Amino acid sequence: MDMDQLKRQAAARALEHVRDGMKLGLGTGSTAKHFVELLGEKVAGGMKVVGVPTSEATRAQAEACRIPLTTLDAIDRLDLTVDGADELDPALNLIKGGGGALLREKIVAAASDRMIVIADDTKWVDVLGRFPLPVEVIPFGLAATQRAMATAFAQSGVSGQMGLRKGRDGHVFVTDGGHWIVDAHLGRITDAPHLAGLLSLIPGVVEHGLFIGLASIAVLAGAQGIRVVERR
Ligand SMILES: O=C(CO)[C@H](O)[C@H](O)COP(=O)(O)O
Repeated sequence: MDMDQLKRQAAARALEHVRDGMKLGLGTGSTAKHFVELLGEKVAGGMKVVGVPTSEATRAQAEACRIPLTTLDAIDRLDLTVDGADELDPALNLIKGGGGALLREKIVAAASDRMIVIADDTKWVDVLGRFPLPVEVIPFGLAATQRAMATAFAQSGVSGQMGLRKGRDGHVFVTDGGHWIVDAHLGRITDAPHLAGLLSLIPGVVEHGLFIGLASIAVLAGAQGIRVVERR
């Protein structure tokens, strides 16, 4: 089974948690894309749900699938968000933002009663940090923000190269919110909650890709089958 089939399997298992009438956060990325597609089939079959997309890409896909959409201004809370991740650890802390949608993803996850992470099992790690940590920043004062980030990394016992993300066209990647992303190659983030707190204090940092205590369940698809992990 190839990676894409594994992602679809994880998405299909997460779909079993969706009930008629739910308000759903719709994630971003190649795994979440399967979930949106499968949800679209349910909606076509008569299921009544409403979704909040976490990116313009997901909005376009959900609209094409005819999934009714709303906004976080129009509703109070979401019942469930289903989203992918770049890495997840045994505490179900995550690195997200490889697709550049981390800001809306975190806003939506934080407004949800539950978040289910769907992934192939290569994303599972003992310690976060092998995947470069995406940090969404304001373009103004980039160098100052990066210096403050380096201090936060040192205070958290990590270090590594930082790179401004570029798009496929070679230009600086711009997020849906009009910001830039700095990818930090840290290797092993031994105290992710501590680093998350420090990064959140930096004025030029809009949001970072450490999702601490937000995921309640992970559905991991691998060659041996599906593994479901619940946060303790
Ligand atoms: O955080 C994300 C986008 O900002 C994605 O969820 C993450 O990058 C995983 O993507 P994929 O399912 O394509 O591996």
